[in-house]
Amino acid sequence: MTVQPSCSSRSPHASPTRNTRPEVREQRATILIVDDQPANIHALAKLLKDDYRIITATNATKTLELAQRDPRPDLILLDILMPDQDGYAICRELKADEATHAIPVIFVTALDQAQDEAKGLQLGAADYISKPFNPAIVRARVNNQVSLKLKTDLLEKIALQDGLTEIPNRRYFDRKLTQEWNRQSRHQYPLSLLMIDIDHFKLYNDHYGHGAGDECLRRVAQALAKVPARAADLVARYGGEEFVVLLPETDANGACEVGEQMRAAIHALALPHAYSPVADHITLSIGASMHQPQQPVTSAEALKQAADRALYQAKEQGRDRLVWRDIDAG
Ligand SMILES: Nc1nc2c(ncn2[C@@H]2O[C@H](COP(=O)(O)OP(=O)(O)OP(=O)(O)O)[C@@H](O)[C@H]2O)c(=O)[nH]1
Repeated sequence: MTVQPSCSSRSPHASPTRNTRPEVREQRATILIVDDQPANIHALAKLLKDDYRIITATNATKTLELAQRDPRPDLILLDILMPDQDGYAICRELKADEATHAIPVIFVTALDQAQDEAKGLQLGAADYISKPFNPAIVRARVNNQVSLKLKTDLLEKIALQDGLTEIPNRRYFDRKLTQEWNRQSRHQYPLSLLMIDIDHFKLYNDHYGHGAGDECLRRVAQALAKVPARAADLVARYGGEEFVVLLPETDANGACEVGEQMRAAIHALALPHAYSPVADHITLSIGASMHQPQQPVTSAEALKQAADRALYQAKEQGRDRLVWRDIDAG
């Protein structure tokens, strides 16, 4: 069944931040110092505050909360002997959580036996510093770990961004789709997906040349990426002249509204396509679908397939349009 939900507004979670992207932050690196003794925190903070942004925690709960909150720390200096939950247990939790496992941890502790250090490193800590510490050595070790972390972030950003259009690539999209699928299953909210294809792009390439085709892809990508309003929305290049949009906490009406805004944005760009049988400028076909909490749990793959089938129908029905399709339409 093909239905066309009306385009009314989305549920009210609007955020001023635009379009989730693989990001490397420009400002100073952040270090989270964890110790139950404020005097110890103070000593480390004094040592590092000129070069880094410092945040602090004195217990496990606060540590995990700060580690998961954006902007996430680039390094955690972690005491081991603490009253509620020791540093080893905190490190284990950090390393088990997808959101925090990449944050390097340095244990800074009074425990100075070889087996204590071995245990910390086996848990995934990047380094181990025994107290009393030498300030110059602490600075150097912190600096080494932060440099490594920033380089890793940069490589990750390159690996997850499309080189031509500078928006997230398919690998990043697939990762986010899995994350959002798991999150919506836990929190029971609708998850919508748009598959977008530029109409008659082969004819564009054939007549204007591949360089002009590349420029067209860049301009379309940048215009699409500007449309969604919420931080969790994601516009990615799926491959070739195909784009994909992931809209968490967005129902059918909201998804159609975003899709129509995207079609309107590309119409407004008015990129000439004299050889298109559809219009004298570049147009889009869009397939849309949604999974909602009341539906029997299917799979993220089924959501993608439904949007893809809807896109196929949009092409069949004459292009330059959005077609909605239910996820379980089969
Ligand atoms: N310039 C450029 N062209 C690309 C790129 N990736 C894919 N293409 C071209 O996109 C075109 C896609 O053609 P088709 O899949 O036949 O689709 P279409 O011509 O848009 O036709 P419909 O989708 O049916 O409207 C091919 O000519 C590809 O070479 C790219 O990175 N740069």
